[in-house]
Amino acid sequence: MVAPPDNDVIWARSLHHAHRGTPALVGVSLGVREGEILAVCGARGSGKTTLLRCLSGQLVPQQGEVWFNSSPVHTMPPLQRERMRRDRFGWIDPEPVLVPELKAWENAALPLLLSGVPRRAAKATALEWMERLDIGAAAQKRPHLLLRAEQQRVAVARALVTTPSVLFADEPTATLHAKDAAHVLRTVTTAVRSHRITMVLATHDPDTATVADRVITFSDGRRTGTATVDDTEGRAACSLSV
Ligand SMILES: Nc1ncnc2c1ncn2[C@@H]1O[C@H](COP(=O)(O)OP(=O)(O)OP(=O)(O)O)[C@@H](O)[C@H]1O
Repeated sequence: MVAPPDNDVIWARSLHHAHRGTPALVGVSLGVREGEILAVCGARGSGKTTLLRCLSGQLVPQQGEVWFNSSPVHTMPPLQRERMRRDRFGWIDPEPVLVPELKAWENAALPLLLSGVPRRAAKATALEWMERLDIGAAAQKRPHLLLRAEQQRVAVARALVTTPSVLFADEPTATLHAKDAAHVLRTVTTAVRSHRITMVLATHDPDTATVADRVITFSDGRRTGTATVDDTEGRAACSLSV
């Protein structure tokens, strides 16, 4: 095993993974630098979710290495991997999956409550994140009273409430209308940049990818390119792959 470069928070080498014979990752290598927003852009089914699940320790790749800082994730015992995920990573799904019986702030505070943070402190932290994400006014409501975009912002607050080192966002705005999607994306990226949180963003949408510092493109489980997003380069690179 070769240790990863020092300035990469996440580093993956030669990842291969297939789902019941369907190849999802074919020899993928990449590094994610501390504090950057990296977009993984590709068409539906190109392997983005599988990649994020491998990088975040949810799935152990069938071949290859994943490192978080100087720890090898691919060889970590399951309990240690779970702890790392809980303490250091945040995750946003395409659909907001909230606990219907809990108020919005309790949903946002859930990772803190589950790790034993006292209720009052967990509530204060959750409310701070909800304010940052423009969802503070909904704190006392239950999920069914919230619009889809509001529910997604509660899910974002839940992913950020532990101030993770790395936030993984899998198509976080794919199910929202364009205006709501832009708002959610803006609040997430502002929050991660102001807290120096590293973000890996999977998207099929070239416009969404332009919030990133760097875009890597994917097709049929393979990396097809990289671009720095300082103009329309990233959008163009992403368009080529979708
Ligand atoms: N649990 C599974 N069982 C079988 N095949 C799967 C499974 N998960 C993913 N696949 C297949 O693996 C390939 C990559 O899927 P993956 O979800 O990683 O891609 P994606 O780019 O995230 O797509 P999407 O945007 O639709 O989620 C696809 O061909 C998909 O059909």
